[in-house]
Amino acid sequence: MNFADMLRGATARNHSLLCVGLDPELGRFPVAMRGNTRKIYGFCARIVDATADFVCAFKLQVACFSAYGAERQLERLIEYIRRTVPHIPVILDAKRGDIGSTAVQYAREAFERYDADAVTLSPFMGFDSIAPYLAYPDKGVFLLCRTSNPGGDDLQNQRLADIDGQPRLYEHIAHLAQGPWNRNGQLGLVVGATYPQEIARVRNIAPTLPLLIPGVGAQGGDAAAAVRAGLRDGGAIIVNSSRAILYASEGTDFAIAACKQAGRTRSVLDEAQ
Ligand SMILES: O=c1ccn([C@@H]2O[C@H](COP(=O)(O)O)[C@@H](O)[C@H]2O)c(=O)[nH]1
Repeated sequence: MNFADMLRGATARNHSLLCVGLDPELGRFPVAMRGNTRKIYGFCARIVDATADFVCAFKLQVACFSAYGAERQLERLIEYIRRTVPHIPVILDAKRGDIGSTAVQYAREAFERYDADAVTLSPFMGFDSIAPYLAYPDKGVFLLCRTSNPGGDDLQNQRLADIDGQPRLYEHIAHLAQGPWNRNGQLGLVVGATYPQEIARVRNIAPTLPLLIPGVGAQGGDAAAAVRAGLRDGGAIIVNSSRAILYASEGTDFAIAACKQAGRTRSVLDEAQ
């Protein structure tokens, strides 16, 4: 089954637009696990168990594993998701971007080593840096477009003077992803919940692409506004929340607290539809 079909199935089955982000930070772990690198897998697996009925996807942040030398735990966690909730798609948040020959290796890492269903990429180096990922026809590829951080303005909001209509860079990325770059229909876009007006602009340019929307919860983005701006018939959205769910409690009740927070967030997203 391809990524788009998997996402559609999980969204319908769990009545959910919510993606729980698995961003392990040792210093924020429950007190009994805090600072223990070997607990990364166990902590994340508990979160998966607690939230799987509330999500349309899980997003795993590569740096939060590799920074601790925990790539093997990342592999095991994806295997665990596959085994226990095989209908939930796995998005590897890697934000890769490199020349084609190196991108071949990054694509192999994402889709063969980790067996992710989709990956995030920076489009900065152009189409040939994206193409190797499109050689995996069942996989999804999300291009950074209008990111949730304030510094996203520095480049993404610049106007492109030599293109008709002088679009902003993020608008041009949306245009490329909806059209000429989307050769096999695998592309989606990352747009931050912190900028709902820009989500609406991206949606107008890219009516059918899935939008991965981080920035609710810890970053303060307006979840309901993001849904209103981004959700269309035939244009899916995946709204990510990581820290607000993972670290809802630092006690032994962390999984219960994560479950409650995921349920509340799903409801907010649901009511905005
Ligand atoms: O524009 C972007 C792109 C990616 N992210 C990632 O999403 C999560 C957000 O975590 P929270 O704890 O919910 O703030 C994290 O993995 C980021 O790397 C983003 O925030 N913004």
